[in-house]
Amino acid sequence: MLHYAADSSSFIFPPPAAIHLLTMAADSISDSDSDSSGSHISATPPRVSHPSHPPESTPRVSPIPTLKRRKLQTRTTNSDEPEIQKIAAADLSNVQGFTMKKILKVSDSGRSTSFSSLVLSRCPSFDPSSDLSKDDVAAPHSAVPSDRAGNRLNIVRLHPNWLGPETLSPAVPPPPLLKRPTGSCVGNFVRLNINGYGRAKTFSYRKGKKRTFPSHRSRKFSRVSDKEEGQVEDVRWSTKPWQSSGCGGALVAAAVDAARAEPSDENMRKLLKLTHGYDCFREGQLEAIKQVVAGESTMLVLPTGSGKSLCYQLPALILPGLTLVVSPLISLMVDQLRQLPPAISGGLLCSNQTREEASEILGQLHAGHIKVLFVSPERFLNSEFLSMCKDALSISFVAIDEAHCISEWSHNFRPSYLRLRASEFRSLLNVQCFLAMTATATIRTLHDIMAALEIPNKNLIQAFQIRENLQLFAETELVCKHLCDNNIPAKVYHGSVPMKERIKTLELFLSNKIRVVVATVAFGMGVDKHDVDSVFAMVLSRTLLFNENLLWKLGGQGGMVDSLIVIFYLITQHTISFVAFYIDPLYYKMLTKVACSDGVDEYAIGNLLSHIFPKDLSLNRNIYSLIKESASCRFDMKEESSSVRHVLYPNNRSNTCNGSEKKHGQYVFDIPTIVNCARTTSKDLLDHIQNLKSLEEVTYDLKDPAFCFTVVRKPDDFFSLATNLTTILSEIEKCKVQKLDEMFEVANFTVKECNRIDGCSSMMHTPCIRKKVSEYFCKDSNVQPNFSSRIQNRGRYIEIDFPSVMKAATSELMDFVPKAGT
Ligand SMILES: Nc1ncnc2c1ncn2[C@@H]1O[C@H](COP(=O)(O)OP(=O)(O)OP(=O)(O)O)[C@@H](O)[C@H]1O
Repeated sequence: MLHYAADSSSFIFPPPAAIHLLTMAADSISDSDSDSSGSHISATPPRVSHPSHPPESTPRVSPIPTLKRRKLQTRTTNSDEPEIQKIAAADLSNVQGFTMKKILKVSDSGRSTSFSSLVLSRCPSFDPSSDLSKDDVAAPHSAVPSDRAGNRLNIVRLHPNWLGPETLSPAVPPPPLLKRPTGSCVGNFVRLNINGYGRAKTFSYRKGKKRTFPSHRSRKFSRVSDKEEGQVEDVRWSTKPWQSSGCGGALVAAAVDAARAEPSDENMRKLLKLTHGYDCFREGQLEAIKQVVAGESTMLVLPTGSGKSLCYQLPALILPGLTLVVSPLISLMVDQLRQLPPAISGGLLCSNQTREEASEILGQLHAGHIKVLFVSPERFLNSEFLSMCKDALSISFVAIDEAHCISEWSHNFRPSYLRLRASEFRSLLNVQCFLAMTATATIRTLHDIMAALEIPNKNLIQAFQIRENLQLFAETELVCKHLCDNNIPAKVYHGSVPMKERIKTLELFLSNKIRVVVATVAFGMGVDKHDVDSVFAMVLSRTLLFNENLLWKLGGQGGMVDSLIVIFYLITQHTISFVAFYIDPLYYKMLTKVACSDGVDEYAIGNLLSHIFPKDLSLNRNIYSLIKESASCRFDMKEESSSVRHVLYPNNRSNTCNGSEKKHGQYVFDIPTIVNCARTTSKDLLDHIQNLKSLEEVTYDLKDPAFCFTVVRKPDDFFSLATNLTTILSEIEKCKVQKLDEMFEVANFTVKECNRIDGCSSMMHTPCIRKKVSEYFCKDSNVQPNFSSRIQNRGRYIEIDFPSVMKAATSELMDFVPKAGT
């Protein structure tokens, strides 16, 4: 029986003899402005009894009394309260406003009674990190709704409040039903929606295409929503089967055999022609392919769009086993999967797949039907996936896309990439060969990547090219409002815009329904639109490497060196017609401060540690959770600075969970609470809910990104632990500040110190900027970057304040973009 105290919004999940589901109206749901766009609905953690008040998030006394306390963190403490519950309760308190609407009794399916026995039969060493991993935040998966030819294959319009299709594959024998892979799509909260719509059924495959048939319940919705602008589309591109085209297939097979027997240039070229239709390799490709085929780990640095994918595609075809491609974003994976040539079968595993979809992929992997598998770095937390790879699959090599994410010195460091280490891969997967690929990396970044993957120096292949376009990003809201006020329809796109709205904006932009998007770097990765003629960059960047990929993808211009010298430019018909550099020392100071504020002091760390390890903590292997957003407020650590993550997951076994949308009539509970009360595992809990879903009793969403953890050992010495962690975090902070300094140095030199002997003039500083950028990239190295000569060097360089930059940029934009109705 499920207890629910309506006034306190808390419940206790019972031993699972019979399960009652509550539907509630969540009156107090508020919109989230976070990436996850998850609502703020939450339920309470396990309580001793039924509390009559909403749970309080009471902080504890720091175990480090001598540390200086921050003003912001001054709180009352209550050391009498059971500490463990407070951890779990910390962020689960905002459920006021629910009203109970009805209680449904779900028929006991037999599975529900087996909850306890399931637990007992499970491995007691349950690792929450493997179960509660986030596969990717990322760019909206609808970012690439069509392939380059404009085909919109295998795209299913879904009801936005609905997860998990009942996928059937009449053309492919159903794979053995495998367990839901741990780590896939597990949120901290599950929201059951008893009134949810049914989900479209996707049937696959007939001649490589999927057809979508709306389920009975969703038919009505689909008809309506088809006309909705910006409807979220779910790209059902989880596999791309090998397409043998008669004797063409036989020719490819023969060419593969030949290249395998003798990996000569000639054989490689023949294979390239047959599989991709190209006559010759581009710079760096052949060398990289031959190295990988020879089993040598390789570091490949080629500019964006130069054909890095080919360097894993051909070896994948030639080598006998499976190739794993690690990619940071789902949209990138989808794009890469789509671009595999017909001769190479591919699949992807990502967090937003359902159990059926993941099972289908796993079945195909077992059957050897997949040659290239795209996965996120978080997938390597998934013990089931790892043991399957090790025991049942032979992996030829692992290709790591956007490998710069490994390095804290890179422009796009991702903690989850830190676990991509040769030693780990060797022991976990029996893999010896790695191909690291990136378009941009400084010497320091390269060093980090090659060290992590144990790539010998001689195996570095680098066709260096710095593009010179310059980019800023803007105070988007302001600019957008200004444009709209002046009759130019525009939308903003930045990290604080809820994901659903971002997806909608992206779709409108990609389908040319809106012409202006005022965006930050959040718009960058994963966007592939080739008919953008004009890009206005209007803000300062924090690093020389700032999002080089963006402008390349938007119209093939390439972007580079936005900076503290701020660059403001206009590209028309692929020609830069206006460039202005501005320098703003005040803004530099501001950015430096922001970078510093990413760090945390020892007191904050101590505060967090005292919550993780309360005095009366018993090592009971319970799962606790800290919702990211509230954790960062509570401990005064910026969410994006990853500090909490570093503390909780010193080995960077980070976990976050997917967000969800605001809906009424739903029942919300947190996974750790139920798991702990029922002494089960989150996997079994989710299996159970899936089961209910398959009985069409519920639909559910996962929401509220959270850090989930179990405490395996108490630290012996809080002081030294806090000190060590602080040191690590301040190193990261130092990197950021140093990058800013480098940036400012270039800016300052350009504007104030350039002696104008290298072709610079009072208003023209491209030569000296090039020189500085080369120096930046080539520190400690003899590599000389090539510069393309696309830029029309017209511009002016003056020292000016940032508001003026914005004003100037905005008025340029206003002149350029036609107003609505004109
Ligand atoms: N040898 C070649 N000859 C002609 N075109 C090629 C060759 N190799 C790759 N291409 C094409 O170049 C385009 C870009 O390739 P790809 O997407 O692999 O680039 P990339 O370096 O991975 O880019 P990114 O950094 O954006 O991921 C693709 O359309 C690909 O088919």
